[in-house]
Amino acid sequence: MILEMDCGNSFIKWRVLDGLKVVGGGVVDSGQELVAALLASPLLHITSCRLVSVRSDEETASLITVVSSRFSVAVKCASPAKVMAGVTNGYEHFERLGLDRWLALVGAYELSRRACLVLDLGTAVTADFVARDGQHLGGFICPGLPLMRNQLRTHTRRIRYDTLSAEQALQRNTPGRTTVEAVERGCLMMLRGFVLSQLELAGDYWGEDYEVFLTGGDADLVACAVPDGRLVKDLVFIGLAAACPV
Ligand SMILES: Nc1ncnc2c1ncn2[C@@H]1O[C@H](COP(=O)(O)OP(=O)(O)O)[C@@H](O)[C@H]1O
Ligand SMILES: CC(C)(COP(=O)(O)O)[C@@H](O)C(=O)NCCC(=O)O
Ligand SMILES: [K+]
Repeated sequence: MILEMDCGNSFIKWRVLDGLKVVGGGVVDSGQELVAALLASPLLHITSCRLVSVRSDEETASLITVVSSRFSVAVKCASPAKVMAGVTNGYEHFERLGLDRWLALVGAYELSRRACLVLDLGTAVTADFVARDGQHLGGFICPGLPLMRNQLRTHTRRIRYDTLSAEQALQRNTPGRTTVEAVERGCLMMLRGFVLSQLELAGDYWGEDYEVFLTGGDADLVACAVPDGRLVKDLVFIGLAAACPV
């Protein structure tokens, strides 16, 4: 069984594949928590491992050590590439494009083989444009929902609320009548506005002839703004399989 990990700035997403079948998975804060989750699932027998990380080299190395020593497996790590699986990296310095963005757009192009717009909503929100011939045109980065709300909380005196009321506030999108509603709904509208701007730009490039992919922990929150979008939570893992075949 293959253990796959996507180490973002906030969370580690993981899953276990038995052949093509997903037999386990979850979202954890740390390598220790991942090891604990795996040990608590005796039916999962890890024989190899691959990962992508946007964390520092030190953090990534220590995660690799934790996993490889606990399960005695070699860990393959995705690395930057100029060209992969028919996609050409569009950054001036290809190695500086976030690896999660790179793998998500490689995964999207593999699924569609058409022009695509890839939106990844996590700690940061990213948009990437890939033309029909596989040329990556570049993209955009802005703060994601957790960063937006934390900036308001830490740089104002009177915006304070708890996580539970934040979740409840997002159940409707009428103008907020409490601070938590006003902030949560306001930040969500910023995200949806960002998404709509990306759709407009994609339309300018490609008319209707493109596909939109949504991924990342907060993708569900903007899915209603993209009726024809494909919500593919494991997009990075699809690219990871191309980057690190076993
Ligand atoms: N099961 C979950 N655990 C943690 N966060 C989640 C979960 N489901 C959705 N989220 C949302 O996902 C966001 C983080 O997205 P993610 O793509 O994991 O970020 P990153 O890749 O930057 O670590 C959080 O803001 C949170 O709102
Ligand atoms: C843009 C990101 C911070 C997104 O990270 P995430 O929200 O997935 O944790 C990450 O892809 C990154 O560090 N990129 C390097 C800078 C760049 O892509 O230009
Ligand atoms: K992201």
